[in-house]
Amino acid sequence: MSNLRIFAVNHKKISSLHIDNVCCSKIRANLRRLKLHLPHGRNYSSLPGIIGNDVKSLHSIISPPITKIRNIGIMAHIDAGKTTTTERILYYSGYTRSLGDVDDGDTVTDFMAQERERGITIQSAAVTFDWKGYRINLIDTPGHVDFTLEVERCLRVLDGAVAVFDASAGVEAQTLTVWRQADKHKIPRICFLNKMDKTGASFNYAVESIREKLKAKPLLLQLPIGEAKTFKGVVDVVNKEKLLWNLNSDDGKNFERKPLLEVSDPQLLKETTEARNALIEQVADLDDEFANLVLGEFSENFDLLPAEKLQTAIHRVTLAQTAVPVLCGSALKNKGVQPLLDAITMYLPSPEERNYEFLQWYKGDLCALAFKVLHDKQRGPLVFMRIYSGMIKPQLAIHNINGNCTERISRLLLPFADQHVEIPSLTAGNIALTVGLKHTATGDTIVSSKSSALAAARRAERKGEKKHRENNEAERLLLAGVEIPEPVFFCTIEPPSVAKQPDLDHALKCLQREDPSLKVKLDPDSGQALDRTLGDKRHLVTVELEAKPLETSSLQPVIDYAQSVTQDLSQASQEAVENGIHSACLQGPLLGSPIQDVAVTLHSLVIHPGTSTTMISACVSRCMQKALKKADKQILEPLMNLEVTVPRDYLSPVLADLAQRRGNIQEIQTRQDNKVVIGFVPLAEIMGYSTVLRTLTSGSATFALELSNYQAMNPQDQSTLLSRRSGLT
Ligand SMILES: Nc1nc2c(ncn2[C@@H]2O[C@H](COP(=O)(O)OP(=O)(O)OP(=O)(O)O)[C@@H](O)[C@H]2O)c(=O)[nH]1
Repeated sequence: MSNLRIFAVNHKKISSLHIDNVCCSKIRANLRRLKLHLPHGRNYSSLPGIIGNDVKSLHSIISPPITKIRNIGIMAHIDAGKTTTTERILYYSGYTRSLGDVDDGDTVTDFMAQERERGITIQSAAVTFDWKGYRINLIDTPGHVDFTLEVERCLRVLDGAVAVFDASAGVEAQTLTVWRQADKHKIPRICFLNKMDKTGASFNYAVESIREKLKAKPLLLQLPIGEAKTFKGVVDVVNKEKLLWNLNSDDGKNFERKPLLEVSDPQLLKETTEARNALIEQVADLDDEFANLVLGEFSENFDLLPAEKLQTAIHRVTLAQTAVPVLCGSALKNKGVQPLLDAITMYLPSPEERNYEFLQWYKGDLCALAFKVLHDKQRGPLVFMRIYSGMIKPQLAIHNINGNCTERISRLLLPFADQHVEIPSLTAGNIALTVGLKHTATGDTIVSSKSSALAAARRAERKGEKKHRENNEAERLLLAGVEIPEPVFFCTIEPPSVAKQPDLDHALKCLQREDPSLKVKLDPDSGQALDRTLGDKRHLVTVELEAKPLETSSLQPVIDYAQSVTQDLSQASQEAVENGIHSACLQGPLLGSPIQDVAVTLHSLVIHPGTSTTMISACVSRCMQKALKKADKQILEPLMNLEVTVPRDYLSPVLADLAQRRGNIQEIQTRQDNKVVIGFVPLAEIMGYSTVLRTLTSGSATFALELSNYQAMNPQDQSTLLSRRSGLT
């Protein structure tokens, strides 16, 4: 209750705030809820910025000006320290009251039980917090190579990103992958060289690897004071100040910021002045406006150049992605995280600084992207949305373009890891967490109504962009979607009993909404009956059909009817026949995999009066299965398109390895200092490739895989596979 009292006192002081009583009582109710659900012994401040004396924060939580919003993500190689850095960020911003520790499985963003168990971040959690009057929506992206699609999904909704590096390792393999993904989505970045306290940490080495491996231009905004065991703080190059963390304060909250002086720090001052001059020259090279300023007024003495002018120019250069600001610290040892937060607000763009082309079509109407769906036991599906334009409120009806359906948002929450605070509205630029949307799936575009979508489509059409004209109406309106690759791994699941079928269906539906790369197909039980009496009814079907190979490739069986059959075939019976053929083709006789490239001709069909369509399907399916059993068959295996980007020096071992994997190289391109190997490889040969490639190339290569098609296995491989399957070898 003490929290509520403090809130009430503060609330009296807020004269300019437009929050109605409903909202206040909702927040109070949430505070109560938050207090009751303190997870795992962690301490959470119920609503930081409200509880306490920072009244202004409450206003910014309800409706921050768009210029003060930063939608950012943290991206990195596995184990570089994203989670630890996020924890520190949340702690210093006041969202948590104690420091979480990944090694104890006790962090806010790694909230899924499985993540705790495995100690890696699988699903992104969006967290909202305030820092010095800015609202930061932070999305913790996974760093593991297997979850690249998840990273890509999150990157699309970011306006900026922090790339975290292990300062002892520099640029690692996964950083390369996510860096290229961020390039693809044109996301401005800043770099944080973490683990400066670690044995082997080297600022210069890490900076060099950013230059060499990422081909990026690092802007050194800080220099470390000490390295590895001696690391104790950083120099702010822009302001020529030293930031030292108080050794007596182990949570790193307190640190002192002092100007560098000739008397006390002559050497450090000299190095910093040199670094600042180099920085000014570097930025001037990249930004004409700044170059004019420097050459005009400050060419004689760079020391006179105000820090704000340099910061504004760095912001522009970061936005243009012609260079990346570099900072350093040690998240674990609580050093350097607050300046990182300052840099996020100072250098990364606000939503309105990003040039989202489609915004002009909506003219302020709602346009949002559902980028994540989570299922909460109590609240049902929770949909994380990035609002690009317009506003979202509880009870608002929205139109889902992808699903072509209209549904209602019941509540709007502020995402705070697994704790959420209810709020009355959210405007463009924000990340919203909505409750009540039952049909929206990850990747769907949300607008206010179908007519608003059509109006936007017309505007897009008038704009006359060729690429939009070519697509159909709905597609034109969709925000650039994440390409969902075709599935290559299949499994069959069935409930332990018929009673559990609805639960299984529900679980699969939920999973599909969360992860569109999961595709579920129903394999209808084809039944066993040919001639069967059910109750007092006799079901009898006689069918004669022929299955033969199809010349052209087709995933579905091509069905043909003899003329005598079509004469008296009803629509319902024809559907039943086709269902039967399709269902038989879903499970081939060799491995139970789907059959493709098959043509079926139905020569005769005799249906006893009163036979149900289910029985017709079952009979045709059985007949088809028998035909397939007798036919010659060939196993097809998934063939993947493979693209490996590898530095020249490592090309030979990569090619030699691919040859052993039955790889078929089509082309080798040159991209800067890298070679890009493009070809095909059977999926069976590429399992565990990321580890092998990392070893072969000292972590310098990256690769992308996607299903190309299915190709026939050679007879020897096929018989080995079949023997293995039947347990003979
Ligand atoms: N020495 C040192 N270790 C750190 C630092 N930051 C993180 N670590 C350690 O590095 C390991 C990985 O840290 P995480 O924060 O889980 O890294 P992550 O990048 O989130 O990892 P994933 O969730 O698996 O992608 C843990 O054992 C941390 O304690 C640091 O600044 N210095």
